[in-house]
Amino acid sequence: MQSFAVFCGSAPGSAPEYLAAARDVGTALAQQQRRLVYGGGERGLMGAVCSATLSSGGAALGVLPRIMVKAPTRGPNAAAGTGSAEGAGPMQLDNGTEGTQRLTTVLVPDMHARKLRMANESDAFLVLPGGYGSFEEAFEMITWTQLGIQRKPVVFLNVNNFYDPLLALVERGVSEGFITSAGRALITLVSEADASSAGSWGAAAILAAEKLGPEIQAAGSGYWNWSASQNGAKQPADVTQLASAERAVDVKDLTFAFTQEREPALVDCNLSLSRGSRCLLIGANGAGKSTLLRLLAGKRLPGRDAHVRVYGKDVFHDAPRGIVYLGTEWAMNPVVRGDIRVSHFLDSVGGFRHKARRDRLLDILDVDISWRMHQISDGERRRVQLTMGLMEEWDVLLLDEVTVDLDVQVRADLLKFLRSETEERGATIIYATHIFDGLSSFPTHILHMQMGRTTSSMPITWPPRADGVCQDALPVLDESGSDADALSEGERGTLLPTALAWLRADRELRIKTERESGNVKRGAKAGQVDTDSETFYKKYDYNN
Ligand SMILES: Nc1ncnc2c1ncn2[C@@H]1O[C@H](COP(=O)(O)OP(=O)(O)OP(=O)(O)O)[C@@H](O)[C@H]1O
Repeated sequence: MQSFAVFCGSAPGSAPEYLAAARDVGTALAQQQRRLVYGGGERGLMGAVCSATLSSGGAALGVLPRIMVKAPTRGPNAAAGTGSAEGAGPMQLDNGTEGTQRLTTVLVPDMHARKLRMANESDAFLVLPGGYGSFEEAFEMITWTQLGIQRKPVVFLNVNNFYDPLLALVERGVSEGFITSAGRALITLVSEADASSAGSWGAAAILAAEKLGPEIQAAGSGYWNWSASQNGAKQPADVTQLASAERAVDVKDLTFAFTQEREPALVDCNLSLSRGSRCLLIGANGAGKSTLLRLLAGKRLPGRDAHVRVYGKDVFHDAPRGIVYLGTEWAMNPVVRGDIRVSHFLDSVGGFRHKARRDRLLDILDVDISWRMHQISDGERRRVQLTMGLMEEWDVLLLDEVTVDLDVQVRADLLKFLRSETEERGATIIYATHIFDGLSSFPTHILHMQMGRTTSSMPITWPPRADGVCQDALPVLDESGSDADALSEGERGTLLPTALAWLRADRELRIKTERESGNVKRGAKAGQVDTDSETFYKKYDYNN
């Protein structure tokens, strides 16, 4: 288990043991190189867990409803929030200091989005003492596991025997026939005795979660299959949505060939993203990025068994709404280059229905609605395309190199807008590009595509996690300073050197593979390749 959500009070509690246990948990997570996922606040037990994780060198993800954010006075997120004593302040949102570089705080629209995000980002839930909010979060997670929406353990830390009454209530539920024994087995309590034998509350809780987790997995998939209707019976729409919302994008072992004669353009590709992710696809020309995006957009049809889901829905047979694909080919369409006013174009995609967003995008993309499409530059045409494409609220945005011809200011403003869409609405972005300038702080994940394959089963969290988890697929660090495909210490966590190292390794691999198969396809092929004119003149040039 790599990631642990901690639910706890935003008050410190009346006894010192509560704060001490919270620090214990934060420290143990860092020491055992597990990531903390928490409610994002800086007060009470919540703040104590996070501070302990960060000061012990660990990494944390805070998930905070926007309304709870106390407007920071400095740093890149100054004025990000509306202000509340409950939520995060400058410490959480200011990425300028050493510890906070290992803390990512995401802002979500509401409490439901917070719970969903915390659940999606975690393998298990640890519950410290707290109030109604902590009880509610813990019980919702237990309910989701009981119903089969997820299969993850919940561990209560019985500090000062705080949870004795709750355990008694659960046992009462069992004895009165409201909770099954299988349901009772979904939770566990760690006691003071467990804490002292494991060395700390945190160590005991991690141990308990790792013992209970596999048992819950082995016990089966819960009451219902939430992502598919069973025996033709339809699930209630809201419930299906909840379960499928766990993964915004889910591609498993996808193989795709354009024609039977050609080698597949995609082989065993995997991509799994939760709501609110911003994932960059990185790979050489021809690596398969556009093909993957087009399949996700439902523009190409793979084999029947292909698993390509957006919000749990098969993109080919049960097309979900809310997917927007923006690719370079749009600008090639003769209609788009004809004598048409931009205002007509915007009206044709319902600009009048989305006035607020339309006006915001017109400002960001600096578009003049009286432009005529045949009299504007490529970059200006691209801005019109983006204004049109982004106008209606989307859930998943697939961008294929459409920002290349934007000037740097418009590109920077657009990236800021896209980022806010993911943070405020939980929208998800997959973005294939070769231009990494100014992009380092944009993605939450990066995925390397190499000769039609994804090189890791999950996208890599970006910036790379300080604890090294999930980083196997990153280019290696070069200790000697001599390896061209490796990264120097200073380049770790920077996008361009990472991409460059990957692309160099890709080219080497391709050349090696071609050589081994005796079929070198690209490059000059010295001594082997004559052009048509060379062949002609060799034959007829009597000076030779
Ligand atoms: N319409 C097509 N018919 C046949 N093969 C195709 C077609 N489109 C792409 N391919 C092949 O599929 C492979 C992947 O192409 P794709 O366009 O997905 O690459 P990419 O990673 O997006 O590249 P780039 O960075 O150049 O945009 C390439 O080998 C390409 O030759």
